[in-house]
Amino acid sequence: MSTVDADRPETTFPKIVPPDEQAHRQAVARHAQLTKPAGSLGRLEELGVWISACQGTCPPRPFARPRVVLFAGDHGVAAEGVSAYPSEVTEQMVTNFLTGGAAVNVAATNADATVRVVDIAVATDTPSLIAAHKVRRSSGAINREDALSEAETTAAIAAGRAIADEEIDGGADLLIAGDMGIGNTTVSAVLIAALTDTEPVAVVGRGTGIDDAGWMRKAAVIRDALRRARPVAGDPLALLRVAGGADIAAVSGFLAQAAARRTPVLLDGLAVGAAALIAEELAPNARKWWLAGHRSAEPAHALVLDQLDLTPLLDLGMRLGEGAGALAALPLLTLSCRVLAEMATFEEAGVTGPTSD
Ligand SMILES: Cc1cc2ncn([C@H]3O[C@H](COP(=O)(O)O)[C@@H](O)[C@H]3O)c2cc1C
Ligand SMILES: O=C(O)c1cccnc1
Repeated sequence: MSTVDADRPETTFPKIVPPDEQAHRQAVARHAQLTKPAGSLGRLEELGVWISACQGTCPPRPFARPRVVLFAGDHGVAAEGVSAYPSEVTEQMVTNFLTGGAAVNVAATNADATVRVVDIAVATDTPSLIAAHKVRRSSGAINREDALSEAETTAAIAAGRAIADEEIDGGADLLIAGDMGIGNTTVSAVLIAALTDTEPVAVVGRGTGIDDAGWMRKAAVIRDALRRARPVAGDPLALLRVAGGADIAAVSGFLAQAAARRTPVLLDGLAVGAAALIAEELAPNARKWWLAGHRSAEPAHALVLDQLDLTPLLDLGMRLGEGAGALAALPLLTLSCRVLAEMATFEEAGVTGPTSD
């Protein structure tokens, strides 16, 4: 059954079809024929099976165009002293992304991925080339006002969907969303607490590295924003409007649309995790198309992974955002595909298989 709502087509997703069962079975069977003790490549075997199922073919094809989209947006809460850095860093980092000097650029080069930057809600003007999907300048300070209007919420989700479509139509066969926005760990924590019914103190993290006084301020802002968010926690669109942000709304549209378009996604850290919880509400079972690249050091991220029933590939104590955690995991995903595609079978190599079955 489709969940099409004629009143809100931009935020209504088709029923998500899970990755292909037959390709999944073929990949499991192929693993048993490859020259290694059964199951000896552990989780790498599961990864290759998942990519086979996503592509509907075994062995899987090497990724032709792994693509990172960086969603940049500012947040009114940044003015409340909840981050160790000022808002202007968002715009400055956008420039850094464009000139290739950020961690995400290095991690993308390392993983043979390319990067696109989009300004969804940066507080200042950015080059028109990256501002085509801009929704507004900064989202509202969610401890005391709505982040967005209803129309902006819809526009942000539609922007994320359109960006996913543009990328998939342009040949992207593995998508990663990254975030850049000072203050966004505060907003993400509020959304995650609202959607997992968690107490404020359990979701307050250090973000960019706030000190104890900053932690207290951040905890108070999260508490106040959660008071505003809880009454609408059952309605993902209202939650984004009241206590989210345009960038996170756009990422949720992007993640849900990737699933609708049968394109696998490597998830990153906290902000993408918050968006993923929303996307799973908008498009149930979208999570079948997502793999958790890593577990962030932010406490609220574990709640996301638990709720989505995703096991992270890496746990390196990373707490950056930008899609960097997902990109750190991408070479493992590539390896898992190559194992299925390039290893010899027992028969091909003339190696004796297991003695019993
Ligand atoms: C130089 C710099 C580069 C970053 N790249 C990602 N973030 C990350 O930190 C911010 C969220 O943390 P908080 O909620 O504490 O502000 C976001 O911009 C996120 O993408 C960065 C932060 C800084 C300072
Ligand atoms: O875990 C993350 O994604 C994160 C943590 C701190 C700052 N920005 C992002």
